[in-house]
Amino acid sequence: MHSVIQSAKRLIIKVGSSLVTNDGKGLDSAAIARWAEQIAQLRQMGKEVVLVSSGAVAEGMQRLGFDKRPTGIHHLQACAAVGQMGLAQIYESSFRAHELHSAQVLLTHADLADRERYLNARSTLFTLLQLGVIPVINENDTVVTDEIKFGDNDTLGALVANLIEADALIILTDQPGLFTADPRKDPSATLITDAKAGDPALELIAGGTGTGIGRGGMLTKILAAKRAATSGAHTVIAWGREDKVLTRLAEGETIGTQLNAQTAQLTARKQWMADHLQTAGRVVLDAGAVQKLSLEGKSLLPIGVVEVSGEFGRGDVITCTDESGKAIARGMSNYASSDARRIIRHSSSEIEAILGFVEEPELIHRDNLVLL
Ligand SMILES: Nc1ncnc2c1ncn2[C@@H]1O[C@H](COP(=O)(O)OP(=O)(O)O)[C@@H](O)[C@H]1O
Ligand SMILES: N[C@@H](CCC(=O)OP(=O)(O)O)C(=O)O
Repeated sequence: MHSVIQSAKRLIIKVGSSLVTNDGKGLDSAAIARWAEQIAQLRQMGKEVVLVSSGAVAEGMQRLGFDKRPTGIHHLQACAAVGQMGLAQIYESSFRAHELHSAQVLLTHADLADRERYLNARSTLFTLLQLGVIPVINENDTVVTDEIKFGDNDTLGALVANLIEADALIILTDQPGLFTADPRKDPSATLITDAKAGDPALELIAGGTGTGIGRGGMLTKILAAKRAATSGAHTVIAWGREDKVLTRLAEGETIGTQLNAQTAQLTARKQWMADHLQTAGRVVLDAGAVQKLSLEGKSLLPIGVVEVSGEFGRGDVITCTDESGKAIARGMSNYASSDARRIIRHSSSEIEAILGFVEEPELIHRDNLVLL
């Protein structure tokens, strides 16, 4: 068996609090430098990498002199804000040592549930990747409280994997992988090397966190793998201090626990759109555009649209019909209906002059389009 990471082109790597902060003793700059070096090698192998890093609360606690996790939510938020400065600083200098730029991206689950913010975050991340930058993501703990209580960057990693259609999610933690029981409590527990993502049996063996530093434990990692699999991403859970763990995985070695997605990536996304029966609006396509979509598998450009009906926002799923009214496709619109009405029948190069901004050259990108 080869690691799924070998063929993965776009990867999310999530590192947990206890790893990043050396069990709460302060940022582990040597470990972070090793991951940065390996990520630089992954980029040279042609992979795109997004990092999701926890550790802000743990580092902030250390900096502010709290010896145990404060119970007050606003104290936790204050710790996160202080600690995030340390995280940003250390990632920036570690990646700079390999002539890579890094970017700080703070997100909440609510941002990704909102269609417009979802598309904006997606476009920004794609642009950063195209520019060769390593995005470093954490929760925006200043503006939310639920997430800090449950502290769940495993879920955030999976949401980001869905957001940018990553091929795989690597969760680095303080254990060699998923065991048949919590190895801190049951010394006879053995490592599970591979399983199906979403297998309900896995949820029964995953316990809570074993440390006072991490929050999610194994259960959130199992649920994250299930969620990542809905967009076709495989998950690997491995020990973050394993020698050259990332490059060895990328070379095909199997390390830790591999949780395999059962549905192919594009199929999963298109299935989601095909299941979206309630669409917010419709666009009528001229014969040329119908041909491009149906026979050539191309994106929908504004020039091929003759009419827009209904009210929809950027990111809403809309129906595409031919001039006789027959539905031929469904897809996610890059423009709100009010903007779409202004740019139809125009070439994409005119969008900026008409609207004053350009989201994307396509009204619906082919990856966000499903033929009926
Ligand atoms: N079945 C299991 N296999 C491995 N670890 C488990 C299992 N059940 C619970 N755990 C606990 O989950 C912990 C990892 O979760 P957590 O502390 O939240 O890490 P992180 O900070 O990396 O997210 C392990 O240290 C371990 O004690
Ligand atoms: N935003 C928080 C995330 C906490 C968290 O999810 O921790 P972990 O379970 O170690 O991934 C922080 O940076 O401290």
